[in-house]
Amino acid sequence: MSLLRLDTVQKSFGAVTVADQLSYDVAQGEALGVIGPNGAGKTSMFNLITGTLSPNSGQITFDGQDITTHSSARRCRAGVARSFQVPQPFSGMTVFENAMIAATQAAGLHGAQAERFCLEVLDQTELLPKANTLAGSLTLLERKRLELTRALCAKPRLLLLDEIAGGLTEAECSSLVQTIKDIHASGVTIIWIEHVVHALLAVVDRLIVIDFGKKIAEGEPHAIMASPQVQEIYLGIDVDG
Ligand SMILES: Nc1ncnc2c1ncn2[C@@H]1O[C@H](COP(=O)(O)OP(=O)(O)OP(=O)(O)O)[C@@H](O)[C@H]1O
Repeated sequence: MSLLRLDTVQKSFGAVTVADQLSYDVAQGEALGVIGPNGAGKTSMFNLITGTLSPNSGQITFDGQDITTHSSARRCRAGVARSFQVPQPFSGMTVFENAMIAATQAAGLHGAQAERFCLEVLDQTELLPKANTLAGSLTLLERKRLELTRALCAKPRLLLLDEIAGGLTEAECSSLVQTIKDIHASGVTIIWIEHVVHALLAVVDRLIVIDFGKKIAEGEPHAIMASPQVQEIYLGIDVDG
């Protein structure tokens, strides 16, 4: 069953088209990877799904409901959560306080129930030992883990990850990939935009490629990466050269 459907979604900023008749489905429980060159419109696609951007035309359906005109808050309450490419924690608050804001404001939990839930999520994201640390003093990996924590504290059914593996060492990247695999195994549907392709391929079931807002390829991840079209457009390799 399809959890999310984009149907001929179109969005332009003046002459720049960030979504060009974009259509695809994400099945319940699937992990979908998204790749494409810088500026292809990948983050804009997340903004369209979360509702911080409105499409010029087309339709977005979540769990069978047309959410195209729903507010971001309403989509969040329905179960759509995201991490940001540049982590955006409340730096002057602790890790636990950051988690509590998501659990209370996005998931609608209160008091002891919210606290218990945050501790469970922090355990899952391996940030429990840092619960009382100020978010502003975390390492890059910990800040990425806090992005995951805040998104998970919203109790998402659909988790959107925006380049969460960028800038990490190999060892850090592997440990984050394991956490994302565990989140996926717990039943959360994932769409993951990522330039660190080997991290992506360790998790996703299917890959789509976006260029100039258009879906140019879709399918089994290794087959997509090996296709001449993707090598040429995404990796800049001249297949005739
Ligand atoms: N609010 C906006 N107003 C005008 N132009 C915008 C706006 N948001 C994005 N753009 C432009 O749309 C294009 C696509 O941007 P977007 O961030 O979606 O790409 P991306 O594929 O996520 O890129 P990257 O891989 O570098 O993160 C870029 O040229 C960007 O400058």
